[in-house]
Amino acid sequence: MTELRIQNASKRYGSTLALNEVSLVVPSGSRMAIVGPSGSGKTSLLRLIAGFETPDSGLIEMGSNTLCDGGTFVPPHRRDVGYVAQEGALFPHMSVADNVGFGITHTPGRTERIIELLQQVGIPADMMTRRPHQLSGGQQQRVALARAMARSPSIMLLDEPFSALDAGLRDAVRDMVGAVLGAAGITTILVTHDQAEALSFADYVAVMRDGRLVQTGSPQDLYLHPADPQTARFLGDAIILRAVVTDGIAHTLLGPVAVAAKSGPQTIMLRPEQIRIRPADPSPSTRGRVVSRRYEGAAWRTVIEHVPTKTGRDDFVLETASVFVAWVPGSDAFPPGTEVSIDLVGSAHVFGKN
Ligand SMILES: Nc1ncnc2c1ncn2[C@@H]1O[C@H](COP(=O)(O)OP(=O)(O)OP(=O)(O)O)[C@@H](O)[C@H]1O
Repeated sequence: MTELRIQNASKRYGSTLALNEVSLVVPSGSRMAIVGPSGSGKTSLLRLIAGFETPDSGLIEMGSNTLCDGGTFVPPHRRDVGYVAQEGALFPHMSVADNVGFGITHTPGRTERIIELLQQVGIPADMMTRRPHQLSGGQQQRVALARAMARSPSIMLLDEPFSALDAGLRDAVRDMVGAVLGAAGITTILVTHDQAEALSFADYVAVMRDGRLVQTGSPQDLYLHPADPQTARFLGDAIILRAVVTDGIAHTLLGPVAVAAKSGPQTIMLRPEQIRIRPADPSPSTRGRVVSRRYEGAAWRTVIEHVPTKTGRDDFVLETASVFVAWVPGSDAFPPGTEVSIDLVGSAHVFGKN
């Protein structure tokens, strides 16, 4: 069990400031996902932790050891860190057993250790003599994990290891990797582009943008209480609205919704699952029209356009919020063109200080 601490780490490549004063604590035995748009600095951060790069400034500590500061630099092979890259990067000319055994010294019990590691990741012993090209993509990634675990690292770094796998396999391999690392108590950092993967895999999520860490928290906290609209959109569909708050109720283009905020003008966020639609009825209600929908099994991802009414207020419109997404149960039929009445459920998130 090992905690990782990064303090004010910066890294510049020529004119690009890839990491700008990044500070992060990954608690011992936890799983942290680092997400952010392309070029935001995720891989640079992972490479600093692995020791493949040196920070220009800042401090990295693992448990009671300093990995780097102004004067100290522990090289990668002394860091007690495992690394699994996007495509596994197995040695193509070596068998599965030799790949996994690469970092294990030739002592009695070595073969048993290789078999045990392969068993942990669900690879049967009769695949030991195969070469990587004789394995499926998912099997290759599992062997790569077994190889990274061979030296019993305290920290595992996963650099988009599931991104080359197709959707079904991806979920299964991710769950298996999470279970294996969790059972071994290994502190894990996963870099991913995929917000759904980050939210489902991790105990903590860190969001990066332009080399900075913009927010860290539990998946639920980040999804429901993002720091700013950009982070909100990055983590899923978000409906961002202007509101006027009175007595704990935000009045918005889409109707009233509860908020925990002081009275006055605010910017609020709803998630699509907070929108309920029903066939338009004659009573006064917020109205919309279905623009398009996509079937996703349990639910339709439904795009709705707000339909202004005489009593409505246009000044609540913020950016594209008059067109928004709702999740509609798969059994309900609201084809494009349907006029609907809209209700908001739960409470909205308020950006900024209240
Ligand atoms: N070795 C390098 N030389 C020059 N620039 C680099 C180098 N490595 C990274 N960069 C730059 O640093 C910035 C951050 O890159 P990094 O790979 O860390 O981002 P990322 O968030 O992992 O992106 P992606 O999701 O596309 O992999 C980018 O602008 C990138 O072009």
